Amino acid sequence: MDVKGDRGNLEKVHRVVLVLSGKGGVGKSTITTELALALLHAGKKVGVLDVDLCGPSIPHMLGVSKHEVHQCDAGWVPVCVERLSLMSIAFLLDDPDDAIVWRGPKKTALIGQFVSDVAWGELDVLLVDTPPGTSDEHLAVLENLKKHRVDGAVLVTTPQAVSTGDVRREITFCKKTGVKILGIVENMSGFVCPHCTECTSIFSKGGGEELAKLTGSKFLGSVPLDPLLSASVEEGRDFLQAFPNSATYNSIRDIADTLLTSLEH
Ligand SMILES: Nc1ncnc2c1ncn2[C@@H]1O[C@H](COP(=O)(O)OP(=O)(O)OP(=O)(O)O)[C@@H](O)[C@H]1O
Repeated sequence: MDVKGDRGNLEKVHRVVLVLSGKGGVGKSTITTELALALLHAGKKVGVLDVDLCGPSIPHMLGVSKHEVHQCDAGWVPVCVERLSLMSIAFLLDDPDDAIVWRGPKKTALIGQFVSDVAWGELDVLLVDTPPGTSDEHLAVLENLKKHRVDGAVLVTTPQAVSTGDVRREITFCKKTGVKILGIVENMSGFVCPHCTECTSIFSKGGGEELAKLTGSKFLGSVPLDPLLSASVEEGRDFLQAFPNSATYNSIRDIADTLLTSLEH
């Protein structure tokens, strides 16, 4: 008997969403983490698959970097953070700070295993955090996920033109590979003063929204550069639980709500 069913371990995963960014450091993993927590607080069953093999930062951001994963008959058992399930390459390394110096085929094989061999159980949404850019890893993720289903991608950019130019390439990648673009998130959009909580546009603003208009994609919303958010992810604390009255909290919750609505249609 095939205990995993036709769609394997993703049989009971209702929605699969990729999180992409054109370049590194724009806050893709931070946005993935906060979206996952926002969906969790909205009562959803959420999983996160961290396939950013060279920079797996989500276990640290969720405060579980010292955890180990175990095997069961159906595959790897993801690490649970509250009710959130997480699988990351970081859990398989002896030293999470070790650099992964692997050639493409080895990375591709591991991604294949990641996609098919994690015992997720029932999930409303699985967020897949990918490496920056468009690489062999992305194609491997898609090839493996497409045996199941990909509901779409969320693209993360900073407001500056150089980042949005990179996201334009991600958009082309999605179009060529047939992945629906669920929307664009503009991260680090203005700076929240830790003293007076006023938000100032220290760099340009609105690049993500502009890009969404230009490319006919949905704009999911913007998240400011907030020192309290970076401190929370650095310390592995749930920002949404710690600062529920902040403007940053509201912006993340609104993005999560808009994403859920997009996924329902
Ligand atoms: N909105 C924000 N406010 C404050 N700090 C942020 C915000 N977004 C991201 N950061 C900080 O920026 C740094 C980079 O974020 P993150 O690791 O999420 O980027 P990334 O795009 O996933 O990078 P890479 O793909 O290269 O791993 C982190 O230190 C994170 O705390």
